[in-house]
Amino acid sequence: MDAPRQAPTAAPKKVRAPKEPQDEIMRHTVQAKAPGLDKHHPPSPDAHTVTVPSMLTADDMAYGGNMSHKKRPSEIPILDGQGGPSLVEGQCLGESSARPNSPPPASRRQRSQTARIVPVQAVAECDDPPAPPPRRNSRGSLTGGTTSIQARVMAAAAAVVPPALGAGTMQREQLLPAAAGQGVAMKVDGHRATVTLSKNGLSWSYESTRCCCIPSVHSESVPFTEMLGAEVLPPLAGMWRLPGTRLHRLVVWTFRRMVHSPAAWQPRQLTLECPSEETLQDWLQRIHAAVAQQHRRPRRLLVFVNPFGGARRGKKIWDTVVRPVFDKAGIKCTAVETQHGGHARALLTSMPSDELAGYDGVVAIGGDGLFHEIINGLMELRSVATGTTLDQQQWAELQLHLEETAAADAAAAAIAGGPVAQAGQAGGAQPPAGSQQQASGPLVRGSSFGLPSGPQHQRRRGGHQRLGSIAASMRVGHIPAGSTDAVACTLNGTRSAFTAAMHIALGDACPLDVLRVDEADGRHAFATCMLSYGFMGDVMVESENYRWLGPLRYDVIGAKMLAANRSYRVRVSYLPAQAEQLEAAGKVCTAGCDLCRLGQEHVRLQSAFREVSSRSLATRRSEWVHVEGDFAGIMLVIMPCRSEKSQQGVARYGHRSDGLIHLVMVKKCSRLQYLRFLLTLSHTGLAAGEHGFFTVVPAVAVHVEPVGAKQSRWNADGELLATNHITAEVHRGVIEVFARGVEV
Ligand SMILES: Nc1ncnc2c1ncn2[C@@H]1O[C@H](COP(=O)(O)OP(=O)(O)OP(=O)(O)O)[C@@H](O)[C@H]1O
Repeated sequence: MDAPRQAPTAAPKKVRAPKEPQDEIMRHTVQAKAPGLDKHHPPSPDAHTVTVPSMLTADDMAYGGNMSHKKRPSEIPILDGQGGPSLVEGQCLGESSARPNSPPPASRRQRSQTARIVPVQAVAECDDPPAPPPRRNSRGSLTGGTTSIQARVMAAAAAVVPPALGAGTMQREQLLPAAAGQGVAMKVDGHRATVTLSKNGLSWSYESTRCCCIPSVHSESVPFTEMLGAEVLPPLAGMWRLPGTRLHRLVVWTFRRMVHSPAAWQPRQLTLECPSEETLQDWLQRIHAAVAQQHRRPRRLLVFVNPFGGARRGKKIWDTVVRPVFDKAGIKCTAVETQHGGHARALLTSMPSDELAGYDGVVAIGGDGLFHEIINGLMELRSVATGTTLDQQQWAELQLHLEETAAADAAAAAIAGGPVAQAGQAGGAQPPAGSQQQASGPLVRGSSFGLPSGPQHQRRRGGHQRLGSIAASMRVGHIPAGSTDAVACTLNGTRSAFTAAMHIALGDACPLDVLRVDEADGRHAFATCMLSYGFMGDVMVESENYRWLGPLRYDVIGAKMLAANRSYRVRVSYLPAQAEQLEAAGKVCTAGCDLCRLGQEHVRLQSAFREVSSRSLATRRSEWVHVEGDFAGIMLVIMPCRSEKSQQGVARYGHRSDGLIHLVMVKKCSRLQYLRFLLTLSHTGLAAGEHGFFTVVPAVAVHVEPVGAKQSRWNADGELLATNHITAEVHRGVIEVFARGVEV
């Protein structure tokens, strides 16, 4: 088959420099001189400072905000006007009207982290053979057009020293043209380049010249794992493009990492231009096939949108950011606009098992409250099936046991002449003398608390087994559209809705710890961020009356509560973490965190949810530590809880899945001391240990009983609990979320 007459770009003799801002080239050249010294890839995770950029900007408008969906409000899969909880099928990929827009102009700051520069010296030494004419392979693709730039690239690629990028490094390495073989001359985002489609993805190299004298070769790559999808577009028409000289276009939907905040991704519409439509169609098929092989990507999602969360941008974020991303990834969605608090939870728990089984995951577009609702709905289904909550009898036994051991501890301390564990000795991670003896008391020996074997649970279990295991296999995603968005900040390191949507569409998965809270009145709740009593509870109670202030309400009411300087008398009992659980103490949780990967073992195992309980409450009943006193605040922190207000996290060394509760006890103190505590929490985060008037203890279970008439309220992930007398126990990695941790 003859090569088409118009294929002049296949073997350019002279490569024109891409039009880039000069300072951009300078920056990258400097970067190339010191490979591995990129400050965004520090060698040790201990040195990491995880910051949460405030990002909910125009960049969040995925792939251009003027998507055609905006013009079709009738298709937005939101509730019907009747107010009933109808589920409406979302319109998804394949809609003929979903045409891509022209690529947004790359801003000066937007550079992919995969871009590499090879100093000119490495390039200049290679031989530059005369370029043979391009020819076609059996599939009709243009090949063999070894250009001068390609020869340079081949030699130069070997000289590239890759930075330590973690798990993705090898994959990107294999994408370099030198490793992948022959490339095809194309235009990539308007730059002439040699492009290769290897088994791992796309890679390309192009030459640029700075000030007419310092040429350098750039290499970039996009692995299939980072592609949403692709589409071939007809050539751009126009009187300056004569028929036959027009270039066909292949658009690849992906993202780029920002150099200064790699966790916050930006939409990227990669455009490859080439005169041969066959080549592009062939590549399109190969990209589709490779993307389809990513088996962890979701195919159907149930999406809840809270229209009143945060600045009331939930619906807009769904329309302009999330839906375009899901469309490009070919994900079918059922979107529900919540009508009232508790709506999402009620829908989940009342859904027939066959319907729930049709989804690969549930997504919350809202604040932490909506995410909390979804977790509670799923965990309720699981706990009913397994009976992993304390029933009334078990609660009574635990209560009796704790009262007896606390009294014995106090008596033993009095005999030994030591101080009784009161507020002020709150930090002792070691059980006080005497607690071991109490372990063998007859009442304790017969106790069954923590063992989910009650007849009530047995009865319930039969009918709910299937629902429980479906709920256990459900992944949960959070698209930030609330006031605090600590979940998204902790999981993704950013409040960018686009980034969160990409993590979901790419099928990222990591385990998350869940705190099970049993209340004295027989209710149960689940939390993933933080449970707080005292100051934070009071702020929550008050700020609900000031919702009209938006996110500002927390600051205003926080100042009011600081001035009030309240304290509450409580009895805290806790099971301290065991030595082997503290191995990773002092390590910041980031993407690829080893400790959290261990938590992965528990994910999807419905039995894991049950086992944890019996392991800690029932088998370690001799190890409870008791503290009683006046406290300004008690906090049970489960994950790092990063947010714009606490960029290092409330628990600096907390993890997504370490199986620990970071129990924070702040004694009654002066306003100034409490302000100091809040500043520590906000600036550096809290670390385990005694800190004068406050203590942080790693624990696995905590029991708190208010003593006295004056009481605060428990705030569980921003929602108020009905009762103040609680037992909380952490379940390691029992929920899987659409995330990979904070990329640094
Ligand atoms: N349509 C609705 N009307 C009123 N309340 C709702 C509605 N949908 C959900 N809710 C409830 O609103 C509460 C707060 O929602 P959400 O957490 O999404 O926003 P936020 O409180 O502003 O953000 P954050 O929790 O991050 O501070 C949740 O308890 C949720 O159950």
